[in-house]
Amino acid sequence: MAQVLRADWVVLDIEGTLMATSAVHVGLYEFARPRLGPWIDAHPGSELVRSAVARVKAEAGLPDDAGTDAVVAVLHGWMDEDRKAAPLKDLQGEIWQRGYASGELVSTYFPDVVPTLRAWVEGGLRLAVFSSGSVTGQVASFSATDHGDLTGLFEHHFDTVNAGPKRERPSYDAIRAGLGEPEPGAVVFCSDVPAELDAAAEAGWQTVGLARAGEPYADADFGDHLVIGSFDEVRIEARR
Ligand SMILES: CSCCC(=O)C(=O)COP(=O)(O)O
Ligand SMILES: [Mg+2]
Repeated sequence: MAQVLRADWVVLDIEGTLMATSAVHVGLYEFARPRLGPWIDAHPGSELVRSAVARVKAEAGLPDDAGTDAVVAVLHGWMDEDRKAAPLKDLQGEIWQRGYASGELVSTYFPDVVPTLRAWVEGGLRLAVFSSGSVTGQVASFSATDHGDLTGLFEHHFDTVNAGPKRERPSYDAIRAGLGEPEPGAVVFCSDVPAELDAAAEAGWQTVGLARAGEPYADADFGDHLVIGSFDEVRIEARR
């Protein structure tokens, strides 16, 4: 018997929740890896690129006059350790946006995801995304999927820049403000990472942990959070 939750909003993590971790770490990261240097060199006038490069140098302790190769070496190291650093995410997001627009990238989700999201929206729930991937990358990834363009399902997108770190409670308060201040208990956050769920619960949100078979957090301790192996194991219904 599926557990029933009632809410106005469902806020969704991407990696490990909607999309396999391998699709991000192999598919998307490996698409971005060889393109980072050429992208930086091809966009010297871009404010996003200038700012990202400056932040990489500052965070990595590189001198101001460090070249693209040194910056790319730092970025590759961050990808190897899956560091969700905002300047890396900004650059990846722009590269992925190009890849999705050209047809080189197409998003694929866990089989239960798209039918569930569509049913939730048809049932009156409102959806938003909170991911470490930049908003640009998020929107691009939903625009070209094996189920077509899914961008219309989501009313808001949040990342670590416009909301804050995913494991800290104030980020969830900021998101709730961005949603128009619904009651905290009227928002459900779905994620595969227990520490993210802890922060959302601290903010008063309902939480659903995704322990999907084969994913990095499948055997994690989810504490008191509701835990499911797929969205087929929960019913979330609109309160209205
Ligand atoms: C196309 S969005 C890419 C997702 C990404 O870059 C990432 O790091 C995912 O992290 P999440 O917070 O969704 O687990
Ligand atoms: Mg995740």
